[in-house]
Order: sequence, then C-alpha cells, then structure tokens
Amino acid sequence: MDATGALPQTKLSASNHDFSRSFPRARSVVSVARRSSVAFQQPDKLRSRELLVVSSSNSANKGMAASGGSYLSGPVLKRNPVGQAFFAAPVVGVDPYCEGFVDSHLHVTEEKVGVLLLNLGGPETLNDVQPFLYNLFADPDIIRLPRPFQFLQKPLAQLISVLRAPKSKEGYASIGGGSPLRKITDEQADGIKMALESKGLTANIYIGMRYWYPFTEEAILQIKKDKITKLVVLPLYPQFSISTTGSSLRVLQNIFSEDAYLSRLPIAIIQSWYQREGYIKSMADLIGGELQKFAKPEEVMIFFSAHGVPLTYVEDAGDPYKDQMEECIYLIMQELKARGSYNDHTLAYQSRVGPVQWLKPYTDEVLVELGQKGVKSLLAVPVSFVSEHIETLEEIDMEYKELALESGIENWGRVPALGCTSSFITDLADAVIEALPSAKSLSTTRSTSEEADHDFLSYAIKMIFGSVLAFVLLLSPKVITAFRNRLF
Ligand SMILES: C=CC1=C(C)c2cc3[nH]c(cc4nc(cc5[nH]c(cc1n2)c(C)c5CCC(=O)O)C(CCC(=O)O)=C4C)c(C)c3C=C
Ligand SMILES: [Fe+2]
Repeated sequence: MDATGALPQTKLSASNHDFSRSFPRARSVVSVARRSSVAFQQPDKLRSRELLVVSSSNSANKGMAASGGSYLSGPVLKRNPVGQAFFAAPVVGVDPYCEGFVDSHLHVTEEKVGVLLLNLGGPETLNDVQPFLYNLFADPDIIRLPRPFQFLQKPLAQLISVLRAPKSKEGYASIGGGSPLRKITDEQADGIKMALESKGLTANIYIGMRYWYPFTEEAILQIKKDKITKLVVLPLYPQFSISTTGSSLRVLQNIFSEDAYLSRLPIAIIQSWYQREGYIKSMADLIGGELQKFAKPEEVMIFFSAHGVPLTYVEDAGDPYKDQMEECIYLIMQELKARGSYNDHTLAYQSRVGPVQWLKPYTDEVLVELGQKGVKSLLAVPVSFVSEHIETLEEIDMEYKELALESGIENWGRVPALGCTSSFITDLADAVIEALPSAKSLSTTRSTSEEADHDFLSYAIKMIFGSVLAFVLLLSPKVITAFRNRLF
C-alpha cells in the first residue's frame, strides 16, 4: 500500500506453466454449472466473457419457482442481467479418478484445490479507517461516475474519505477500535477447510478482501505460489451486488486476463448462494432461537435489515441485489412457516451514504413507523452479510435499537450473524464441492481476437444478406409500383 493508503496495483507476471490439458473429467459427478455470461465490468457497459459460473442452488429455489410469486405476491425466478445461471443440478458424488492433470511435459501432477473467499475487509485500527475508506470510494463499483468524469475518481475518493473518516472512526471506536471482519473471516476459512476435509476434499483456503488486508491481490499471488490447479471462488455475500461480489470479480477478471498461468487455471465462481437450503435453514434456526427469547414469540415482528445500495444500481445498471434479497427473505419466511412460525415480517435497507436515493424503505424510517403503528416487539435480522461488522454492532445494536425504543417499540432483539454456525459452514463446503467439477479456465473460452473475428464475420454476413434483401425488395413489383406512384 502506498502512503495515501491506496491498495497495491499488483501486476502478476506470466508463468512458465503450460497446463495445456486437464484430465480426466469427473465421471460420477453431475456438472452443476451452466455456461453463462459473467459481467466483470459494470453491467451498463458489459463486455461479458464466456466463463463457467455457478449459482449455487438446490431444492429450495425449485420449490419457490414452482410457487411462482414474489416476496409480496410470490417470487419469480429471473435470469439476471449479470448473466447468472440458476438451478444447478445436485452433485451425486465426487469422482475418485478426478485427481490429476497432465502438464506440458506429460508428468501427472496432483490436483491442488484452492478456495478463494471474497470479502469486503475492514479497518483493523482507527488509523486504518481513512485509507480503508479511500480504497472503498476509489472503487468505480462503489462510486459510479459517468465516463467523462472518471478521472475525478481518486481525488473524490480522497476528499470523501477524509470528510467521512471522523464519523466512521467514532463508529469503529465504539465497537472496540476496529472491524472484526478479518478475524471472523479467518475463522470461517478454517471452518470451511475442516468441513471440506471431513467430506474428503483437501483444499487451501485463501481470503481476498476488497478494501483492506489481506487484499485480493495478495491472495492471488499466494495461489500462484502454491501452484493451485483448480480454484473455486466463493464470495461471502449471500446475494450478488455490483458493489460487492461484482466489484471483487472485476478485480479478479483484470488480474486473471493478464496472466498466463491464471488465465489457464480452471476456476468456478459461485456468484450467489442466498437460495441454498443449508443457508436458509441456518438463518431460520437463528431466527427461531431468538424468537423464543421473547415472552410472546408469535407477536414479534421479524425485521429484516439489509445493507442498501443506491437506487440507480438496481434501476439503471440492473443490479439483481434487490430481487435476490426479496427472494431470500421469502425463502426464509417459507422455512419459518414450515416450522410453525407465522410472524409478520418486513424488509428495509440500512447504511445509506451520500446525497443520492438508495433502495427504500429505509430502516430508520420504517422503525419509527412501526413504533407509531403500535408494534411492541421487534426482532432485527441482518441479512446481507454473514459476519458481525460495524453495521450490526454499531448501527443496528446501538443506533437502531435506540431509535426503535424511542419510537415505542418495547421489546428489542437481534439475530446474530451466521459467523461460524456449523450448519452454515457445512453448507458453504457443500457449495464448493458442487462447484468444483464445473471449473473451467478463461483461456478455453473464445479469445478476444476470435471474438473480434466472429464479430467481423457476422457483420459481413449481415451486410451481404441485407444488401441482397434490399436489392430484391427494390426490384419487387410492389416497390416498383410504389416508386411509380411516388409513395416514397
Ligand atoms: C451486502 C453488503 C454490502 C453492500 C451491498 C454494500 C454497499 C455499499 N457500501 C457502501 C459504503 C460503505 N460501506 C461500509 C462498510 C461496510 N459495507 C459492508 C457491506 C456492504 N456494502 C460491510 C460489511 C461493511 C463493514 C465492514 C466493517 O468494517 O465492519 C463503509 C464504512 C463504514 C462506514 O463508514 O459507514 C462505507 C462508507 C456503499 C457506498 C455501497 C454501495 C454503493
Ligand atoms: Fe457498505
């Protein structure tokens, strides 16, 4: 990192490895991925690449698709604009023969599986707060400037980070002087490693944070050093947003496309996993447990509070975040109903920053309204993130709790973040195992020049076909008559 706190611009050198063939493919495994376009760019200027991506799913979403509604009127499953594939088939077993590859010198080498966990990162000390904020605001997926103004990104990031730092520092000071994110993510990584081992898969787990240590760039350097032969990318965000998973994938895309070894490395990306049965059930377990702490559990309003995004992300750039969030909450509520809990529930968005409109309704406004409407017992459920962090520990536990109590809510509870809940960690390990057979390298997809050739060819075909069609039409009796009658 440089003196201003900017994150390192890591350039990864080309590798000598030529992993020209990979064999044998899984035999008893049903591939879980579909070929689909992944946007690593901002979706409004997509240069999508053919890459194998996995949307981790299972019977839960199939059931929901069948129900065919939306959160209020029942959800509808959509293929989202960032090219996400839904409804993967279940894995039926792990191929005992799928354990090696042949390098260019025809030596059989052992498969080395890596799992890259992507996360946001957080300042570990109060001195880290301003440079962390700089990294966050310098991200074009966080502050999306129109193209002619993009040169202002870094000066603007510097300005906003300096202006916001005192308020953020206060928040971090109130939760012990720094973000707990690194520690929790380390523990989750250990948990996933152990869960994978218990399922017969040895894997190296890497943590790639977007805005603080250990940066994604560092994790990728380590993946290269360790000569990983297959990589599963698992963002620790249940729902996809351009501002979170999308931003991290863009970093990966930039690094991978410039590096010979990485562009040949078979990789599977789990873009979102909010609909996995294991995750939904783990959330329902936690909610059910907290409901029982109230004197009258059936009277408690379940209040889902998700981190917001600016409205333009959803409305203009096609961020699937809101749809996925609503679907996720629908599934959790279905699970609770199946367990006999019929509580009222609502969803609101928290943590807005800056003057623009964010996803509504806003958490603070809804809390006040609910208090005024006479809701007396409320259980807050953080739903967009799986670790405790500043927005659960400070914003929800302190600010929103105080606001709720002032507004007339008498009984307040909060569901803890999933953290290392064992059913949840096991489910993430399953998601990795299911994704593994679909790993595919960037270089096996069409190259840019092939794409350009293809584009030129299709352009030429269209031109020729169009000219012939125009010629035929012009010579057609009707057109000739129309010309004669001066209708054009
Ligand atoms: C799904 C989760 C998140 C989304 C979506 C998201 C979008 C988003 N965030 C900001 C601005 C800030 N986020 C900050 C902290 C922060 N954000 C998330 C998660 C999501 N952000 C987490 C988990 C954290 C906390 C990390 C930690 O240290 O514990 C901050 C810094 C804290 C603060 O000053 O409030 C900012 C700023 C934007 C602008 C945005 C979408 C465009
Ligand atoms: Fe955020």
